[in-house]
Formats: sequence, C-alpha cells, structure tokens
Amino acid sequence: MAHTHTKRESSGLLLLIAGLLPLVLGLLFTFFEAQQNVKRQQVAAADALLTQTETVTQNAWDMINQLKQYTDDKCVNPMRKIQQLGSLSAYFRAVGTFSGPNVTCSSAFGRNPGTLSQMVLGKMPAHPYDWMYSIGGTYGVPHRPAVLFMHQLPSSKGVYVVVEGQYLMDFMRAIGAQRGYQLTLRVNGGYTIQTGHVEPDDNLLFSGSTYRAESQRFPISVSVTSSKAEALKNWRQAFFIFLPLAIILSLLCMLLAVNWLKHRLSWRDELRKGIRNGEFLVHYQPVWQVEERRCAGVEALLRWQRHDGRQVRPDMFIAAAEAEGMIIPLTRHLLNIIADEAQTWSVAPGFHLGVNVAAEHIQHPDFLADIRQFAARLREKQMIITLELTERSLIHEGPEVANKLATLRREGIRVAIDDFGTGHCSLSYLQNFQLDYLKIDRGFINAIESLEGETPVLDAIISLSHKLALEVLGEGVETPLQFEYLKNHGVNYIQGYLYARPLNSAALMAWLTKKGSLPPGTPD
Ligand SMILES: Nc1nc2c(ncn2[C@@H]2O[C@H](COP(=O)(O)O[C@H]3[C@@H](O)[C@H](n4cnc5c(=O)[nH]c(N)nc54)O[C@@H]3COP(=O)(O)O)[C@@H](O)[C@H]2O)c(=O)[nH]1
Repeated sequence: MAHTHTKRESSGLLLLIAGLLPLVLGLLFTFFEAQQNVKRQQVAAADALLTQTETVTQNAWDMINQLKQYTDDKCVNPMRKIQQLGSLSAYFRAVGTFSGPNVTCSSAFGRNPGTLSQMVLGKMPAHPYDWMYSIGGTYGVPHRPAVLFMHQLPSSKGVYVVVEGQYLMDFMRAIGAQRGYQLTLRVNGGYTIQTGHVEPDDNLLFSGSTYRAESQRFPISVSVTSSKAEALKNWRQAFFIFLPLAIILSLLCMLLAVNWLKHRLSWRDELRKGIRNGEFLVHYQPVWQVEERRCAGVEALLRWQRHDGRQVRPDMFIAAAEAEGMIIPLTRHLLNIIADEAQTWSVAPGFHLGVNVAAEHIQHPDFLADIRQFAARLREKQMIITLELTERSLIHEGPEVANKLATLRREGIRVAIDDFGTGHCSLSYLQNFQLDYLKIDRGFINAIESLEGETPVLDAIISLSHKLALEVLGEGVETPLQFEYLKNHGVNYIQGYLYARPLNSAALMAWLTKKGSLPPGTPD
C-alpha cells in the first residue's frame, strides 16, 4: 500500500516536473535573452552617440584648420570673417583666436573680450598644441555644457572653437528618450555632459545596467545606463513571445510523461499478470563438456509467451522487470517452474543447472533463503546448481555479495560470471570473489575467423581463466571452426546453437536421450 502511495506521488512529481520544466527553462531563457537585448540596444545607442560626436568633432577640427590663418592677426581685418565662420556654421557657440591667456578675437564677443579662463569659467587646463575638452559652460552661456577645441602654437598664440553642447544633448535625448536611458558624454576626462536620469536599483533580479564605450579616433567616452523598467519591459516582451511555445512544450512534455508512466505501469501490470496466468516458460540450453565428451548440463532461460500467442523477447522483458522492480518475483517464479519441471527429469547426479540471477536479487535480504529453498527442492536429483551473475552484480555491495556467494558455495552451489568482458568489472573482482566458471560472451567468440588466426582479447580471457583456476565456457558457439578453436585453446565447456538451441523441458529430455553424447555439430 505504502509502495503504491509512493509510486503515485512520484508519478505526480514527474508530471509536475514535465509541466513546469519548459516554463522554468523559458523563464530563464527569456531572462537572459532580455538582458542580451537590453545590451544590444545600449550598444546601438552608444554607437550612434559616438558616431554623431565624432562627426561634430571632425567639423570642429576642420573649423580649427580654417581659423589657423588668423592666428597672427590682431583681430582687425579677420573680425568679420571670424564672426561669419562662428555664426554661419552649425554646431558652434563661438570661434576665435587667442594669444597667451587672452582671447584676442571672439565670434560672439568681438575684440579682446577677456581671458580664456573667463571664457571657460574656470582654470584652463594646460595642454600643448591641439586638444579638446568638455566643459560645463562658457562666459556667455554659463549653464549649458560645451566642448572646447584648441590649437595652440609654441608662441602661445592659437585659435579655438567652442562646440554648442545643446546639439549634443538634443541628440542624446533623442536617442535615450524612448527607452528611458541615461546617457553621458565626456571629452578628454572633462565635464560630463548628461541627459536622462535612472533611479538606482534595489532589485537584484531586474536591475539597470551601464554600457560604456570609447571612440577609436578621439578622446571621447560615452555611457548608456538602462533602467530596471527597461529590463523588465524587455523580459516581458520576450516572455510573451515565448509563452505560447512554452505552453505547447509543457503540454508535450506532460503528454510524454503520461505515456511513459502508462507504459511503465503497463509493463509492471503485464509482468504480474503474466506470472499469475502462467505465461512464462523455461527453456533449457544444453552445454557440452569438452573433456568428458558429453552434455554436462543446461542453462535455464526464461521465455514469455503471451496468452495471444505473441512472444516477448527475453532481453526486453528482463530489462523491464529489472527497471520495474519485478525481477525478484519473476526469478522466484522461474525457480519454481524449474523446480517443478526438474522433478520429471531423469539425469545423472552432477548434472549442471545454470540459472541467471539479477544483481538486485543478490542484494536482497531474502536471496540466500530463495536459493536455499530452490536447492532443497532439487536435492533428490543431486544436480549442481550454478548461479550465473553478470559483472554488474559484483560491483555494488561487493563485500556483502562476496559473503553471500561464499556461503552458498560452501553449501554446494557454484558461481559463474556471465557475459564476461561486456561489463565494467575490474579484474580484481575475479580474485576477490570466489567463482567457479567464467562464461565468455559470444561477442568474443564471433571474432574467431580461422584456427590459426589471432583473437587477442579472447585468448587473454581464456588464459586469465586458466591462471585463476576457473573453468571456462564459450557462449554462442555457432560454427565448427569456433568449436575447434575453443577446444584447441583449452575451453572446458561449449554452449551455442551448434550444439543445441534452448529447448522446453520435454524436448530437452528427448534431446538428451538422442543427442546428449554426440559432439556439437553432429547432423540430425
Ligand atoms: N536474469 C535473467 N536473465 C535471463 C533469463 N533468461 C534469459 N535471460 C537473459 O536475457 C538475455 C537474452 O536471452 P535469450 O534471448 O534467452 O538468449 C540466450 C540464448 O538463447 C542465446 N544464445 C545461446 N546460444 C546462442 C547462439 O549460438 N547464437 C546466438 N545468437 N544466441 C545464442 O544467448 C542467450 C544466453 O545468454 P546468457 O544468459 O548470457 O548465457 C540474456 O542476457 C539472458 O541472460 C532469466 O531467467 N533471468
């Protein structure tokens, strides 16, 4: 009951995860996408501002070039020309000439209006030759920023241009207004011209961010700061575009989960029903003993014949039984069938009976009891029971498994390692566990191509088995060549279609009488 309850809970959890996962992934995806989008927009805004400022800057330097011819004049003849240049050109607040600390000619204020420091409302930075600098205001327009361009000769005379900050600020506002950006522009480390305002953030998830960029041509740096609201808006847009897809994905995942659960449940139910209705059969595949030239015993292999006549492949239903926690009931059922059928057999004492045991069963507390009960039912027949384990069985709970196997071995049960070479078993396991047989997987047998040919892995496995004093069995032997090769290399047992296919109990008895002592490959 508790088991069913837990299963129901885990099914519910799976459905919940399947439904929520696409939504959560969608949230994360749109969150990062929105951040990238904000960044892309900031980069575009910063690029636009830099480009525009560079254009204005280039115009200012062109103007400086035009003004250079008036550097040495006393502002008598060029006055009109300078006034024209200053008032007719776009962007400029004033242009003029200077000599030492004094302005000699100004397009805005005429001849000798004052000093350069008075013009820029502060101390003039000491820069030689050509330089540019952003300032907070000028004598005529104290509260509006500007950018000052100076060309100064070694004689301390020179020409200047004051670019009107309003042009730049109008442009900055145009770029930033739509997205609520705060933009800054700074020339040569001077005054920071700023438009827009962004409140500082207190939200960790959605916060504003600042992108900074610099001109490659001039000492101009700009920054674009986005607000939390912009980040949220971008995320909302991305999420609503993604939402329908996320809902479809959620439904799809839930559908897949439901299907998977149904399939899973049906495997478990079907296996239970199969056991109840006696749909499982056991076939026995004979094993040839090379030295004694006779059938040494059989390996029991489970078969599932559905009531509608369909056969389910053992590798499929065994894997499903293992996945669904049904392998132990199924193996107990198998042991019961074998014990029932073996009562009718007439075999010599010492006849081998191999049974496949799953890793989960070995780790179960009832494992010893299950095997002992099985052995007790066969005691009269004096058969040798061999438990066939895969390498996987040895890896988990190693010492506990080793103890259980050692106990059973003391009671006359033998242990074989099955499908050797296909698992991930370290060779040390072969020493640590007390084993009797090593069954070489048929993949290695298939590699045999000629009697003289080299099959290095197979040869190494055979020689390893000999060194460890394990008896060795070749599985899946299908050709006389494979048989000869294995025989020549000291393999003790042969199992495969060359000798016999798996047979039901009655067919096995008939086969033993007729062919039990004929070597593999003898025609019918
Ligand atoms: N835990 C349990 N596992 C079991 C049980 N019964 C079977 N199995 C495992 O299922 C896998 C598939 O088994 P099956 O389809 O029965 O195949 C066996 C033989 O029929 C096949 N075989 C034997 N000789 C040949 C051959 O010459 N050629 C060829 N192509 N196939 C051959 O090999 C399988 C025997 O495998 P093994 O157990 O490794 O000796 C398989 O992994 C079974 O172990 C069960 O009751 N419990």
